[in-house]
Amino acid sequence: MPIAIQGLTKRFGPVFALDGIELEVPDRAFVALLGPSGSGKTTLLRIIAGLERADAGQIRVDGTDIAAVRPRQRRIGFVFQHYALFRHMTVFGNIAFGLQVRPGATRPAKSEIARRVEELLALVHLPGLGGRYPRQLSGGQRQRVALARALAIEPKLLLLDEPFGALDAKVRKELRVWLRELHDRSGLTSLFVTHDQEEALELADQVVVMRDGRIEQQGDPAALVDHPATAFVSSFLGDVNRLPCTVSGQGTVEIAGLRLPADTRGLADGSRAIADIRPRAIRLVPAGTAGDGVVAGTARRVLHSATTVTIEAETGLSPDPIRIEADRYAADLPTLAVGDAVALRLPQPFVFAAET
Ligand SMILES: Nc1ncnc2c1ncn2[C@@H]1O[C@H](COP(=O)(O)OP(=O)(O)OP(=O)(O)O)[C@@H](O)[C@H]1O
Repeated sequence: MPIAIQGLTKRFGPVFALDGIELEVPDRAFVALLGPSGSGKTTLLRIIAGLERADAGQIRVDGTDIAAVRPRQRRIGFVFQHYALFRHMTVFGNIAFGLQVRPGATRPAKSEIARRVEELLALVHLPGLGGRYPRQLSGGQRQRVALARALAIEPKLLLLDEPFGALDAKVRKELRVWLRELHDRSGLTSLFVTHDQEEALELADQVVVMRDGRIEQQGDPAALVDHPATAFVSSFLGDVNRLPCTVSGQGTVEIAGLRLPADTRGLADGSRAIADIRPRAIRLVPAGTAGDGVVAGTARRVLHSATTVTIEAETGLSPDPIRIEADRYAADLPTLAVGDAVALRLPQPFVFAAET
C-alpha cells in the first residue's frame, strides 16, 4: 500500500523528534530510513504503527488518513529490535497470537490458524519448530519468529526497526538477503529503520536519510551514493577525505593548487568549499607519475585488514593525511612501506559550500 506523509511533526518537550516530514512511499517499495541516533527514525515508525501520536501532520495509507483507524485495524505488521517474543508462549503461540485475539466473527477457525502458522513457519525457514519456546532458539531464529508473527495478520505494510541490530554480522547479512526476498514475494510495502548505511544501500529501493527530525535526502541507493545532496549525506554514507578547496571556475575546484573537475553548480567562483573524496575512489599509480588529477605524496601508515589495505599519505593537499583504501587482492597494488613515495590519482570530488 502506498503511504503519503505530510507535515508530520512530533515534539518531546523542547526536542523536535520529527520536524515537518514529507514522504511518499510507493506501493510495494522497500524503503530504508537511515540516520544517526536521535534523528527521528523510530518515532516516525511508531507514529505510523499507532504506538505514538503526532502533534501535527497527516499519514495516508492507501489514501486513508490513519488517524481515524485503530492501530489493530491498520493491517500494519511490525518487528522491533526490542519488541521481544512472548517468553511464556511457544513459537506456535507467538505466531498465532494476532489471529487468536481477533474478535469472534473475524477470528479464523482453530484448524485454519494452525494451517497458517505452519505456512508461516515454512516461509521463515523454521518448519517443525512450533513447539519450542523462544529461549530454545538462536537470536536469528527468534527474529524470524518475530517476523512470522508480524506477517500472521496479513499486513499490507511492514515496519521494521533495526530488526537485526542485536545479531552478529554474518547472521545479519544472511537475514537481510532473505528479508528482501520475502518482501518481493509477498507484495508488501516495507519501511526499514537502520543506522547501518551498508544495510540500507544493499536492501532498499529507496533510502531516506534523516537528520534532526528532518529528511536530508531521499533517493535510490545509486543516486545517493553518486550524488549526495549535502556534506552530511556524503559523510554519512561512507568514509570520506574532506579537503578544503576553492571554486575556480565553472566545473573546477582547486585543492592547494591541484585542479579537479567537479559539479560546482550553486557555488560562486572563488568561494571556499569542501571537496569530499572517498578513500576507495582514489587510485595508487606508480610514484613519479604526472598528469591531471595526480598528486605525489609519502606513505605515512599502511594498515592491512582481511580484505583491504588502507594507506595514509601526506600530500600537502590537506593538513591531515589522505586515506586511500584498496582491495588487497588487486593485481596492481604495489607493496608499500611507511616512508615510500606514492602518487595518487584523485577522482572527481563531491563539492559543498564550506561549513560556516
Ligand atoms: N518518549 C520520548 N520522550 C522524550 N524524548 C524522546 C522520546 N522518544 C524519542 N525522544 C527523542 O526524540 C528524538 C528522536 O528519537 P528517535 O528514537 O526517534 O531517534 P532514532 O533516529 O530512532 O534514534 P536511534 O537510532 O538511537 O534509535 C531524540 O532526541 C530522542 O531523545
